[in-house]
Amino acid sequence: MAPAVTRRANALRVEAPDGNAESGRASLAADSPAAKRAIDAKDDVWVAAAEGDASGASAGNGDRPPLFRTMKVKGSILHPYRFMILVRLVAVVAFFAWRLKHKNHDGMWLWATSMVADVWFGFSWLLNQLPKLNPIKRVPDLAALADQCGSSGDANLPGIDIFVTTVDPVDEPILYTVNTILSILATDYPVDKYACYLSDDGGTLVHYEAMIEVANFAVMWVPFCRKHCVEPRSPENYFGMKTQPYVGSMAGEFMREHRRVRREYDEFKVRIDSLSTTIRQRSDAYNSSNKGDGVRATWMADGTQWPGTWIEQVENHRRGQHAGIVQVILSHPSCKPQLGSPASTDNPLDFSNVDTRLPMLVYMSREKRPGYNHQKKAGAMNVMLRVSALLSNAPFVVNFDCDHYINNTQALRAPMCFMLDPRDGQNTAFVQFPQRFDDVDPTDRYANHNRVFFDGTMLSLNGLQGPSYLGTGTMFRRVTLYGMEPPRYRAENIKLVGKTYEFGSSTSFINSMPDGAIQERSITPVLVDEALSNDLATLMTCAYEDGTSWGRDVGWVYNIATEDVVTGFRMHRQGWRSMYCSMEPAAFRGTAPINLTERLYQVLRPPYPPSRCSSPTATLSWPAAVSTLCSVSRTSTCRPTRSSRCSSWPTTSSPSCGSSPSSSTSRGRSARTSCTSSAS
Ligand SMILES: O=c1ccn([C@@H]2O[C@H](COP(=O)(O)OP(=O)(O)O[C@H]3O[C@H](CO)[C@@H](O)[C@H](O)[C@H]3O)[C@@H](O)[C@H]2O)c(=O)[nH]1
Ligand SMILES: [Mn+2]
Repeated sequence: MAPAVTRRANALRVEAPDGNAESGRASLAADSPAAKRAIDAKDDVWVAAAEGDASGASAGNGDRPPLFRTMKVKGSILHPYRFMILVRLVAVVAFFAWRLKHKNHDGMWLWATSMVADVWFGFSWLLNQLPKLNPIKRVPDLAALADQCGSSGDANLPGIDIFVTTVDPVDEPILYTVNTILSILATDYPVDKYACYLSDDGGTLVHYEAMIEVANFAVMWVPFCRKHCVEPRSPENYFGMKTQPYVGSMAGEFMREHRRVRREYDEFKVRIDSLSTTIRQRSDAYNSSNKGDGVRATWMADGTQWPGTWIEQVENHRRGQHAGIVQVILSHPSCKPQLGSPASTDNPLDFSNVDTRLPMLVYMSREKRPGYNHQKKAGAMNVMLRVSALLSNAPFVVNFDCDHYINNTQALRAPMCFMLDPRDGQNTAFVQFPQRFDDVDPTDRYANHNRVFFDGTMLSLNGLQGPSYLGTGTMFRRVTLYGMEPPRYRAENIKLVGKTYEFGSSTSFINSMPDGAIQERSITPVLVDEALSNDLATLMTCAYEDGTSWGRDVGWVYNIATEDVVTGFRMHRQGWRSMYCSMEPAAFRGTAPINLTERLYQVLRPPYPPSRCSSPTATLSWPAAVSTLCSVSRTSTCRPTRSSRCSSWPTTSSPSCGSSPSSSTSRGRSARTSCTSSAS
């Protein structure tokens, strides 16, 4: 696996975003007049819309300033476009009239069939045009958000739970996942105001031990990023940039510290690369010393058997059949800054003026049992929603896939401009970012950039009720995921009595719901004792959702290939609105499929991976399918496959990470709770 990981690491390197990282970085501040001018000059399409454009300005909040600016397309561009729509509409209607007048009496059934097809195309064309009559762009005002937080600085920002999903350390290379997590741990948001959860649907020890390595490396990486304003904070992408312009204020120390951190990162990568070998060797040693009573178990560094999937899979320890696991790898930090230590002879890094606290980090893997439909990502997200409710219960939830990382450190602040806006904030269910990708070939032959969709259709929908939920790079208001409707989302209005049939039998979870609705509430640390471990175990069982509304009216929607779009539709149907948030540099970036097989696999979505399904019945995922199919028809060559979906289960072996991250951080204890849940 090691060479494979290194190969993928090379694929992960990117150039500085948009060629000019420095100007991008300047615009990042978004509050500097120069940055605004730069954006406006580039944007000769958009002009400021009249104030009060966002409907629903609520009385009583009028004294708070708006937190975003609304832009509309310049009249000189929009009016001719609207006129063109009208001309086409007239042409379409005239065409139908002509068709009706000129029936083909020799082949009526043919005529009728083609008529039905034409009507359908005409109707879908019309549906597509209507939102385009008034595209709207909303620009978050980070300076206004900072002002609103007042003298207390960031203290008034609400809590966020960040959910990352992964399944397989080979199909979804573990190096992407660790970089994603590092970019989250180092992002610019108050460290005691957010928590990061990794859901591992494979239940592998490699992922868990990789998270321990991440926590260890973050002790150096996070303060380094904070001190030198490093951007982006995914180390692979940062060190992979051709130029790394310095924007911090300590250029003198930077070169020395940069060299050291880079060396540590290279060593970190080697450890990640060799995790599977290390785990295998350790397990072989334990097994041959007969510690496992003849069972060929997979062993953790502390000499206990891993409750998840084993290298040599056996009953109760195989993919699709194992206990639920929750491990709090970094516990919630204190609310006071903790400065690091000054440079010394063995430590050239001077963190004496830098806050070294790290946010909460949780590894989890839900219970899997044969006979249950685990509902892929949607199922994993719903379990994370419940587990996080007992551990941090932040009023906002951010979701992205393990191959997307935070590219702009303001990415968590920007959606708050929409969520906390005095005009329509309280009715906003989610804020969607466009998906941007690294590694796309210059001709974009597989339509990965999907510009028409991300920079056209979504901005058009933004002028109506809001964009669709696109599965990654999204911030939610937690209560909307509980199926609450906008008028009664306030804590005091949530009626919980007799809700067991909707939310399941856990009273701890149901009792957590009113708190999860209070956006002023910050995260409070919890003690993971036996009672809490039992509660968590219950929430992760396969049987928990039986007979409840999960997957239908509560949480992510089940039994559909594009659970994301449908979950967003459900919220819109309830009356919530959504907002589209596009920023420069891109808030999140992901890794795009770079060959035809992977791209088709993504957009056609067979219900089973190709390795397990000989004749997949494809389910079309809109809208990428159409643009890809148009685009791939121009394709003649493919680059080599980056990830093999047909690869066998990774051979795991043993890690050298005996030391818990807490031993190297000053802030203490790593609470480790293994919740071994029983089968239904
Ligand atoms: O059993 C599963 C299967 C998938 N995933 C995770 O779900 C995410 C998306 O799955 P993937 O197979 O990579 O789908 P993509 O086509 O790459 O994802 C796009 O399309 C999905 C469905 O529309 C959305 O959910 C995603 O967010 C969006 O990026 C990944 O992080 C996976 O690790 C799980 O957690 N458990
Ligand atoms: Mn993916």
